[in-house]
Amino acid sequence: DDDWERPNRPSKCTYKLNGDGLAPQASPHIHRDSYYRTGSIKPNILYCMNDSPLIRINRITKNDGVPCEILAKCEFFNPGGSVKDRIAVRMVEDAEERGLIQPGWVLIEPTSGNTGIGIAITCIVKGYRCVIVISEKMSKEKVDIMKALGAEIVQTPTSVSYDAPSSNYRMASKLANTIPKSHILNQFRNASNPIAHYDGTAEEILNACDGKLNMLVCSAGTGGTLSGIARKIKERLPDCLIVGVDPIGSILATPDEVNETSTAFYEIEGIGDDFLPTTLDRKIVDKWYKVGDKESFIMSRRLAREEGFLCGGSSGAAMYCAIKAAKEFNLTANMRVVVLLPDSIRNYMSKFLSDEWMIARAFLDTQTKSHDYTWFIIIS
Ligand SMILES: N[C@@H](CCSC[C@H](N)C(=O)O)C(=O)O
Repeated sequence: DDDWERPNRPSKCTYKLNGDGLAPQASPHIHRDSYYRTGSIKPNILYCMNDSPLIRINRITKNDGVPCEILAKCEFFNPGGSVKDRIAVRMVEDAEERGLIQPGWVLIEPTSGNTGIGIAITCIVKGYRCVIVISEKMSKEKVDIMKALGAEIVQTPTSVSYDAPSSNYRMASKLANTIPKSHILNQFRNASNPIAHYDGTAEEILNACDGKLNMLVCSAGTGGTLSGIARKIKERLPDCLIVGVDPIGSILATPDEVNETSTAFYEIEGIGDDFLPTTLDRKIVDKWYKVGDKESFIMSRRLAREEGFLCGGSSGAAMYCAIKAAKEFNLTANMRVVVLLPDSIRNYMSKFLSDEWMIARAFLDTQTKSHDYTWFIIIS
């Protein structure tokens, strides 16, 4: 953990992290009003990294017999295709304000891709060089997008623990210690990550819901999205249930016993981990659900087929758990759930969108290939 603290460059961060969670103080610059103004000409692409739509789920709730309203916070509408755009711009601007970086410097980040895409876009607009350290597990689509954005890519092996010398976290540290004028934003420890959601995403949800919200369902990777949104919601609506989503194979959920198959390989990208990031406040979650690859990818495909949503595997995981939680907590017709859908299907064209990829992993059988429906229409 301490590997992140570079003695020659002490942090000027004024936000304090509480070991297992965020300290209560909010950002000193809570509202960048111009970022949140709608209907205006945007000075650059960074001003579009917010204000995602909240869209009602219609067919999946009906088909699965869920009486309550489920609203999806559709983060795949962000310019980089994910919720991570929000933290990318916030971490960079907070670091600039603290005098930690200035244009021309090199920003290095260990990432499963989406934060990297957001940082690469931010680097273009602001004039930084971008070096991304990413595990080979992650999709070629994400790597190609970051290359298109001018990022330099360092790939690390898939099956190594976070503290192994060849992990992307350690590799990022090594690079930072050799590249002059470089800085790791470090989404896993950076308070600007959850605070971006405390100030932004949570406000958007609460404004749209006008005080009516019974349950929030959100997956965790760094935990910044879940912790930042949940903290603001609990302050305003203390009775709102917070549901966390963690893949089978990860260790983020509580109680620890639910992580019995910890550190097994899972295919879902961008959520879960084999260590507890400082940006995750596990205690703010009322109930965690563990979720597997197959049900997540099948639900992602259903989101496309039944709702017209083109989103990624972690969105399927969150939606699957939202349906499960709505049933288990007996949410009735007058109740409301918000589920956060983190990223776009664009990242996974060669993965769960491909029937061959799904069949090879036994996530799909040949009887239920996605194109069968088309053939059925042609034949009949
Ligand atoms: N280890 C996880 C990802 C951790 S969260 C990182 C974040 N989503 C990003 O975009 O960098 C995994 O296995 O995907």
